[in-house]
Amino acid sequence: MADSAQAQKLVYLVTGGCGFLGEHVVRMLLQQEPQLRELRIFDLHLGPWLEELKTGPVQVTAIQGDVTQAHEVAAAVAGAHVVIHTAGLVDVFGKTSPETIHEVNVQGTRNVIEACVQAGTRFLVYTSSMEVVGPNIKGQPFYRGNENTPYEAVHRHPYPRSKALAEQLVLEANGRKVLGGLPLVTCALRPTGIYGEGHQIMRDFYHQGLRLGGRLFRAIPASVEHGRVYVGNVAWMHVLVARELEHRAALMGGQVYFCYDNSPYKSYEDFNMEFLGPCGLRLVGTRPLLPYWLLVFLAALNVLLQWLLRPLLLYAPLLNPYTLAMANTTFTVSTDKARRHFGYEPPFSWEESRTRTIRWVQAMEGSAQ
Ligand SMILES: NC(=O)c1ccc[n+]([C@@H]2O[C@H](COP(=O)([O-])OP(=O)(O)OC[C@H]3O[C@@H](n4cnc5c(N)ncnc54)[C@H](O)[C@@H]3O)[C@@H](O)[C@H]2O)c1
Ligand SMILES: C[C@@H](CO)CCC[C@@H](C)[C@H]1CC[C@H]2[C@@H]3[C@H](O)C=C4C[C@@H](O)CC[C@]4(C)[C@H]3CC[C@]12C
Repeated sequence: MADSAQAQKLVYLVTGGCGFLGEHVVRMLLQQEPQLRELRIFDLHLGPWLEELKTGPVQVTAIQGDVTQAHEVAAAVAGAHVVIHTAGLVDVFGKTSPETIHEVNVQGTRNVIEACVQAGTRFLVYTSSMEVVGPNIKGQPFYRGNENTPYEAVHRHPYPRSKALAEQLVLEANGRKVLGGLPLVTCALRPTGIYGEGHQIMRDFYHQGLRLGGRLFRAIPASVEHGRVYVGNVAWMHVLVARELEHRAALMGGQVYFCYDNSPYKSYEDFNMEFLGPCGLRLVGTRPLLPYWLLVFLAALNVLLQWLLRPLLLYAPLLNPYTLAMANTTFTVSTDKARRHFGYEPPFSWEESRTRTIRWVQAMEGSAQ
């Protein structure tokens, strides 16, 4: 942390601050960053919950804006000391065009970097993704790997491709001279599948289970591990990195860190049942109920239906070839790089993360309880 003379002096900008992760980062900053003077929250869609934050000691400035618009980004960044760039288009279901995903995730990130350079903002934390690494299209397992584990990263899908390109831009920008002549310090955080309060896909599975009479049907073998990390821990890692970048620039600048905690290694479906089970849902089958070839067929059929129906409606089911490959390929991380480099320890234990997530599911309208 900077010395006490700097207390309450810093201006932070969080892009995508009204998203699932962004909201947790915003709330964590307000709770845990004593140097904060102003917190700017930049998002395409501002949430009504922002109003309640405006009564505290930190100035909270909500900015409705689009990262693809360079001038809007530049105006938001001007005068900020730190930028946490979480804004992104997360779409693996074919809801948006590849061009739009690229525009938001890659050009949007380029705009953020250029705005930092022009404004003299020195610290940039980027929310990357595990998908920058994999799973790859060959379905090769990444078993408890770390930041140095060799893995053939091949991206065909627009979302991981855009995240990989954006991450590369951020890392390459490390060391660029910003206005005033000092170097930009950047770093990329790679969460695995984030879960916790506000997780839309968990919500979707819950409602699907309710519609199916309290049951979900196993589609993925229990032996396939999928990495998951609690949103509060991911948010804390962002806050800590933002704070430590100044003091450990030589060590942390241009680095990537997986976001990790003590969440157990499980299959995607078994992991979800940790929360959905206590909320009254049941996962039917100890083994997948449908043969894999049939899932592949159904996933391909969904792509065809999406294409055929596109002129009439948006058909974007959870199952498609990409999501099937994601769920069906082991991808888990085991690393302590964040602890070694900047003293990260997950503030939320697995028990607490689980309890908080269960409470959130239970509070949802139409609970099975
Ligand atoms: N959810 C996960 O499991 C996960 C895992 C790894 C990485 N990530 C990354 O974390 C970040 C946040 O993801 P999330 O799950 O909170 O998604 P989210 O969709 O809930 O949040 C993204 C936010 O970005 C905003 N946004 C989108 N387009 C924008 C634009 N053009 N201009 C300004 N704001 C825009 C959205 O309005 C939203 O509030 C993303 O960069 C994503 O790639 C997410
Ligand atoms: C075959 C289905 C039977 O139940 C299960 C489909 C599950 C998929 C919808 C999800 C499996 C893995 C998820 C992704 C993963 O957790 C990591 C991600 C990285 C992040 O950057 C964005 C979200 C996501 C792509 C996430 C999306 C949903 C899955 C593909």
